[in-house]
Amino acid sequence: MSRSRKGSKKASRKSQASSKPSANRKPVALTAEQVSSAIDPIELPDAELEHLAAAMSQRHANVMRVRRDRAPTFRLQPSSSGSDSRTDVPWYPLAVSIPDGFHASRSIDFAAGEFYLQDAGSLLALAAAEAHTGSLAGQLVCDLCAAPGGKATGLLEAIGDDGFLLANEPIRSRIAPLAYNLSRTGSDRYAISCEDPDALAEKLPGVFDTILIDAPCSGQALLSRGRQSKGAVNESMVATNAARQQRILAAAHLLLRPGGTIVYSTCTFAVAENEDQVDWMTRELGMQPSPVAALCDYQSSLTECGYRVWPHRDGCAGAFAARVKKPGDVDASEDSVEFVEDPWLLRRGVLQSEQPLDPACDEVLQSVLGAFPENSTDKDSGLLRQRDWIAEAFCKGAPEWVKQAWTIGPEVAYRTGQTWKPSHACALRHVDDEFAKGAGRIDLDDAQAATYLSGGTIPTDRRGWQIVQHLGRPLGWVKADGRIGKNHLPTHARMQVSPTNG
Ligand SMILES: C[S@@+](CC[C@H](N)C(=O)[O-])C[C@H]1O[C@@H](n2cnc3c(N)ncnc32)[C@H](O)[C@@H]1O
Repeated sequence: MSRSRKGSKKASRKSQASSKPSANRKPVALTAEQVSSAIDPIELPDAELEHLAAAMSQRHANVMRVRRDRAPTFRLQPSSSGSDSRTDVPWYPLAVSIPDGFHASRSIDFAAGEFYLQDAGSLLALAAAEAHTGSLAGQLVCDLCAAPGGKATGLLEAIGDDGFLLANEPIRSRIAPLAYNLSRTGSDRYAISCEDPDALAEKLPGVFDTILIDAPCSGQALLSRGRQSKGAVNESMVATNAARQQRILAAAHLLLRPGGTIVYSTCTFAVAENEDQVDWMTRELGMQPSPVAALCDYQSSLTECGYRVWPHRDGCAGAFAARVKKPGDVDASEDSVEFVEDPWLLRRGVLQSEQPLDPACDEVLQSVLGAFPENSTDKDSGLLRQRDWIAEAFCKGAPEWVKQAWTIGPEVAYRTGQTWKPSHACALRHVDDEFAKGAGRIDLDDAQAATYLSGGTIPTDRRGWQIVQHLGRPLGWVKADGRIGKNHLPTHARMQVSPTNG
């Protein structure tokens, strides 16, 4: 097995763990005075400051952000879980709270990608981007600080079948969980880059319609999860973060096309990292405030286009989000985007390294993706690539610029030893006219799905690579020999389904 694959497993395991409340970390408590100076110059009555200080050291349960394409029919399986799928996060209608007694992260629904688990505060940024309304459909979107992908997955769902997401994360060790989480959406309309924002802006100036900057910050809202120390409220920590945020925002401004939108968010309370950054964008970058009418109940007293949710008022860890626009006409530059139109470019082809596709890889791809046309010749400009024994393939209509900024794409196959196997991400990918046509599909009932998710085999008289699915939702691969299907679920995706869930 290649080194990169080992690395990705380790990192992906971490990402699963981080989506659950961190039970072994102790919350860090602040006094009302410390809180007051952290949020200065925002003034709150003394009694409210006490409440805020207490709520900042209290753990808030995650909520389930329901996958957008499934939201209209979302109902937890099995039906005994008791959820009526109501909206529980006032600022984000696609989220529901976890019903009592339901072990969300140990459910078949979770494995099937039905929802993403996150703090309700994280959803403020998606609300500011209006990711739940359909207004991002078809857009070119960049998530500039994307790992581990809590918001990027929401953006990917929001751009639909015609948009494209570049999820950028400069810290390489954080890329694997990001890739895993993006693949869980079933969409292939993304690429991942690993660039410093300045370097990315040099490669892709003026490209994006919308950019999310969920900035690295002092993380004061993470105190309750024990994921930040008291140092989070130190002035020097806040100042260092504010300076870095400004550099990222300046790069984002260059990446944005005229008329495009920046959504800026943090999980901290310090004004220097929040409202002051909005002020700086309007003064120094010429950005215009772009208020979000639906968030008026959460408007910051210091800026017309910035919003806050608070631990003591809103039952979450707390967050800030703001929306600004670049002056200009968004339609004016639309024609400058070139798209890859030939879907076969995405199935065949080579590779930045100019090496031909390994025939063994080709064979697996043909067996799981379907037959290729005999006369497919366009290998040189293809967007299918072998990288460190991993093959990736982009969707039809990926923008041409992807070739300049692409570090990781949607994975379709990988090699262990001398054998090529289809990737987990490839099983989860939406089925379209061309994709995953060659693979058979086996329907599993609840008990079989639980066995499969824990690593067990599946009885079947089929042969070859098969995608197993539960209620039509793909869970992963088995390789069948006419008697059983051997489990090919990656270790990091395995789980013991909780018996109390049904
Ligand atoms: C708050 S986290 C993003 C969380 C993510 N948006 C989500 O919802 O899961 C900030 C991310 O920014 C990354 N980062 C650190 N320095 C950065 C820089 N100079 N430019 C862009 N991103 C940076 C961090 O590695 C981290 O993954």
